[in-house]
Amino acid sequence: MSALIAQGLHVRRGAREVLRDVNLDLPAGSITALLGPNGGGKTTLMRVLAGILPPHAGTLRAGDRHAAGSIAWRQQVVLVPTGGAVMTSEDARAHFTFGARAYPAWDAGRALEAAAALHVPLDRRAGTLSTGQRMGLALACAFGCGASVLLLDEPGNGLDPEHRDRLSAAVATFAADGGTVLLSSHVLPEVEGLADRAVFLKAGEIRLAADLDDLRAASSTLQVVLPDVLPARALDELRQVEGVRDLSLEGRTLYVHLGGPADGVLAALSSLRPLDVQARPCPLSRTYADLMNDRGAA
Ligand SMILES: Nc1ncnc2c1ncn2[C@@H]1O[C@H](COP(=O)(O)OP(=O)(O)OP(=O)(O)O)[C@@H](O)[C@H]1O
Repeated sequence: MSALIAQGLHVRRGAREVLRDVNLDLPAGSITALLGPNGGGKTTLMRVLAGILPPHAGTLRAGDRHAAGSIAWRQQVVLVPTGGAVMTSEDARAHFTFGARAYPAWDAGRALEAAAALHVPLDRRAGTLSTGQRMGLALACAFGCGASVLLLDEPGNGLDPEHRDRLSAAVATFAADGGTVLLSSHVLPEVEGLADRAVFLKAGEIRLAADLDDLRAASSTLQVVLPDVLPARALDELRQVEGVRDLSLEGRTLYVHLGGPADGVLAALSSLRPLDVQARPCPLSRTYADLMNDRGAA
């Protein structure tokens, strides 16, 4: 079931189109990573989904609920911007009191739980908190507000490694309870362990939206230890084998990046009498690099 569907979104900033025909489907209970280079349009997309920035074209639907931008929409689809938006002259308790008034489904227990997990001091004005503590407070409010969809814009920014782990645990629990998360990040290994889907956005266009399991299954890297250093001609021949996306050689170890089944390249390699062949799933960073450099990916 979809928690949020966007169709044909276009956004212009001045003369520039910064989102182009963006279609997005966030399944309920899923964690989707929103990935892409600086300036690719991630924050803009999140602001549109949150109902803060009206698109120039396109539609948004969240279940059978409310017009995008309405108060009811904003109570259900909540954005935590980079750095966290907090009331600098108020402490955490005042934020929670405000949350209880503004959000009909406010869950005080969940907000306090998240604040404790993220080590947010409850009695200090938000303006005096550190970057990470401020982000923790913004996240505690988001987890407490009873929204069905959370849009987290680089939520790990400013958090130390321990707090990043706690944030990941809180996000995973939110999704396991049926909540839906769209999370932008530039830290790919972290996202890889947390998200179940990824959307790659570059220059305002979605280049790929896929389940991470499907991406892992669709591409892999073979690590091949050869008895001798491979001549350049043999390397060129391997490059032509169907399914081979890229090759690199480090001494006698050959790395073959595959975008499909390994059968063809294994057959081609057999004449080289490899000493060892190991297949590893392709890391997300590789798919990211391929897509962002227009080399194509699974
Ligand atoms: N208020 C604005 N006025 C004009 N252009 C803007 C405005 N906000 C964003 N842009 C432009 O829109 C494009 C997308 O910006 P956006 O902030 O959405 O990117 P991003 O993917 O979130 O980047 P980052 O990873 O650096 O946070 C950029 O070229 C940016 O310069």
